Amino acid sequence: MIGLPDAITACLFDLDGVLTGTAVLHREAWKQTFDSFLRQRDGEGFREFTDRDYAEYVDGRPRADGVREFLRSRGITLPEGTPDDPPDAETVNGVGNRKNVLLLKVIDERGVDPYPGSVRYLDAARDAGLKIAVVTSSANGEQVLDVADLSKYVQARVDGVVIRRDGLRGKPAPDSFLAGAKALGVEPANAAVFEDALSGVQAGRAGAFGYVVGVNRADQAEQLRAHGADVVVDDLAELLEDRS
Ligand SMILES: O=P(O)(O)OC[C@H]1O[C@@H](O)[C@H](O)[C@@H](O)[C@@H]1O
Repeated sequence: MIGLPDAITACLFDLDGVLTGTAVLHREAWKQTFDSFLRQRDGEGFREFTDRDYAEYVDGRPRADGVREFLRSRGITLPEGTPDDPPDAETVNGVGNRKNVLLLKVIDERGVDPYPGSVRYLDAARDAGLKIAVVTSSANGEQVLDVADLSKYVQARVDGVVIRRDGLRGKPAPDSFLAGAKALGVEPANAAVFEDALSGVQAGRAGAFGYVVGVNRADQAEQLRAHGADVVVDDLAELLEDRS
């Protein structure tokens, strides 16, 4: 009925790209940030930040991890700085906060749309008595859930603020999903992870969760499987289809 193995009693949903269309907004804000950083550093001949860079180094990871991983891929090291660095600081956190200014602006301008299929799935999961948590690396998780009117479904939230506060390792480490399962009082074997990011399905596999659903929003079904998805869907509503 809900497309999950019988042992599953809880759902751990990633947010951006799984429940809401905000993954695209993150990707755009990162591209603008990194392209202007690289242009300033290397001049007009700079090598652009690509969708592949986003998928491989940034998507799904906490803000500062994304900056550090991408810059490392280009052989660039910046001082770490601190999370409250101003957006113009030439530090890992400064670059991340530059992106956050752009992200908040675009969220404000365009709003946040939940995927209709995901809302249907949340309704079905709640009706089936499953416990529900949102596990997102985004420090804007609470705001995005509120704006999208999804907070009412969520019994526990592990977001970028909690990850930093509790010193959890970011995805692809399983820590944030393990914290989500713990907050719901379930064993990982009884929880399903829903993820659109390669780092996220990897975290699901690393935590030995009962089921990992890859949500294919960026034409990367094969990579999602290779990184740990047990099943890949284009939309969560596909899981509700009668397969008998
Ligand atoms: O910068 P934020 O809002 O804390 O988000 C951190 C990360 O959160 C993830 O959900 C996104 O997939 C990433 O693109 C983003 O970088």
